[in-house]
Amino acid sequence: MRRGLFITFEGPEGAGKTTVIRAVAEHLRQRGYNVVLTREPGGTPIGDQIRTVLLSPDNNAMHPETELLLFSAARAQHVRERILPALEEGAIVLCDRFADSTLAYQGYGRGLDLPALHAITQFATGGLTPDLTILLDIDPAQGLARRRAASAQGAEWNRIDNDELALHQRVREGYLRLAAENPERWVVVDASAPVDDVIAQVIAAIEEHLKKKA
Ligand SMILES: Nc1ncnc2c1ncn2[C@@H]1O[C@H](COP(=O)(O)OP(=O)(O)OP(=O)(O)O)[C@@H](O)[C@H]1O
Ligand SMILES: Cc1cn([C@H]2C[C@H](O)[C@@H](COP(=O)(O)O)O2)c(=O)[nH]c1=O
Repeated sequence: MRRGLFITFEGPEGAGKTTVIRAVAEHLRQRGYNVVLTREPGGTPIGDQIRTVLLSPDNNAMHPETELLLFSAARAQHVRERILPALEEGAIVLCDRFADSTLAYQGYGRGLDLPALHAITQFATGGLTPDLTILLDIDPAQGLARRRAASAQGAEWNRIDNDELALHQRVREGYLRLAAENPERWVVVDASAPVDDVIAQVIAAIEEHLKKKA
């Protein structure tokens, strides 16, 4: 029986997901919630190993189909080992990327067949769908500029950051389409705003959701 709340954060590179999730986790913990913070690809020891293979800039010979299956394998492990047990304990699970990243990047970005992606994703997640998804929307050029500046200070710069700007633009358009198709689940926030404003908007959206659920 699932009792917790599953909130996912999506967006193009450098939108600020990591920054915002940390602030949201702190806010919710201060309100007394049990919060589990996790990410994809990753979130488990096996997922972290798959993440290294997926994102190493040395692996630029990787085919889109291989990429899809590796993201999905990491997700299958993540759902069963980490997310479902936390939800069963009643936690609020905050996840930095989930299955919508596959639709946006491997689907809209790389052009893989969307019905096939839905079927593979359904298999990997066992049908788990987020209760709420926050899209931090940003022009990819601006997001990548943030990432470049952060990587000059030691942050990761990965294989997909290296992809052409046109791919990142298709990813952004894909996200906006997914959000428009399912407005009950998605909240779109302008991530080009100052970071404190972005955090305040995201917290307001989550508080609104919690109020509706109460
Ligand atoms: N609203 C903002 N305004 C300006 N800079 C920001 C804002 N949000 C985040 N940043 C900065 O942009 C960089 C990328 O932020 P962050 O790592 O949180 O993004 P991300 O969405 O997790 O990125 P990715 O998914 O590509 O790893 C960081 O240096 C962060 O401090
Ligand atoms: C889950 C997932 C992720 N991706 C891509 C998106 C990013 O380029 C990287 C993850 O890096 P981050 O700094 O942790 O955001 O992986 C993807 O293409 N497909 C997916 O399903």
